[in-house]
Amino acid sequence: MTSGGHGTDGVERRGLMFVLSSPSGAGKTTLSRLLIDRMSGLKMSVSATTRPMRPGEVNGKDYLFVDKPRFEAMVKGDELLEWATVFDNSYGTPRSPVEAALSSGQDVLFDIDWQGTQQLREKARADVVSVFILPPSAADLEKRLHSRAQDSDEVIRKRMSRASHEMSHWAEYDYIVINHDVDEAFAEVQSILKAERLKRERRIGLVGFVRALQAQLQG
Ligand SMILES: Nc1nc2c(ncn2[C@@H]2O[C@H](COP(=O)(O)OP(=O)(O)O)[C@@H](O)[C@H]2O)c(=O)[nH]1
Ligand SMILES: Nc1ncnc2c1ncn2[C@@H]1O[C@H](COP(=O)(O)OP(=O)(O)O)[C@@H](O)[C@H]1O
Repeated sequence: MTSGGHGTDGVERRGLMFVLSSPSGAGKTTLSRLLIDRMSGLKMSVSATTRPMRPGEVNGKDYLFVDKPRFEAMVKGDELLEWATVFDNSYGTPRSPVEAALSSGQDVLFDIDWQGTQQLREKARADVVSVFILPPSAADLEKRLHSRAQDSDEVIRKRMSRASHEMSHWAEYDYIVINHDVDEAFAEVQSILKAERLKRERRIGLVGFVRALQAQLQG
């Protein structure tokens, strides 16, 4: 699915699909925004959803807010790379922006649930790097859901009661980050991305680079 871009050291590299998942309120959105702001060569995948827009959300930036018939048409038309039902709403990843970003050499960041992560892994195992974010405690998770002040008490109750089920998928992920402090959690997630970008098998330009180095040494 991916073709090459260039790493910061100029060696051609396969793009990767960087996935953050967590129970609602653990901090994925916060960490995703920091990553997009502070890491170059990383593009956010904007999901389509049938859930209502929250105050402050921007259509086309936070999500593509669509109605149910439009979402169904996207599924039927094979426009989604993966999709799932979460909290009674449908969420899915539009395929073409992801393919365009990867083929222009960018990495893509996904804020998707465990069901979507499984589907991406089935499609492109070698290119998927997945991180599960855990809250430090249930009390912190509830506090964060309330402090976000964007969902009703009823919605928050639903999200809290789903948290344990969401969390049961932690062991399917490559990395686990506990989000005590935002700056520390961000530094950890950033380190994962930096290290994964250096993985030998992704650096498709290394053979040529090393041959050129050897030629210089012999010449
Ligand atoms: N499979 C899948 N899950 C998604 C997608 N977009 C968002 N989600 C997940 O849907 C869940 C609910 O998201 P949202 O309503 O924004 O609530 P939040 O997680 O509390 O911010 C989260 O677990 C997201 O990671 C998507 O395109 N595909
Ligand atoms: N380490 C943290 N300490 C305290 N509050 C946090 C931390 N990380 C995120 N938050 C806050 O918790 C709330 C939920 O975070 P958010 O990133 O929206 O979670 P998610 O996208 O996983 O649902 C937000 O109000 C956010 O500012």
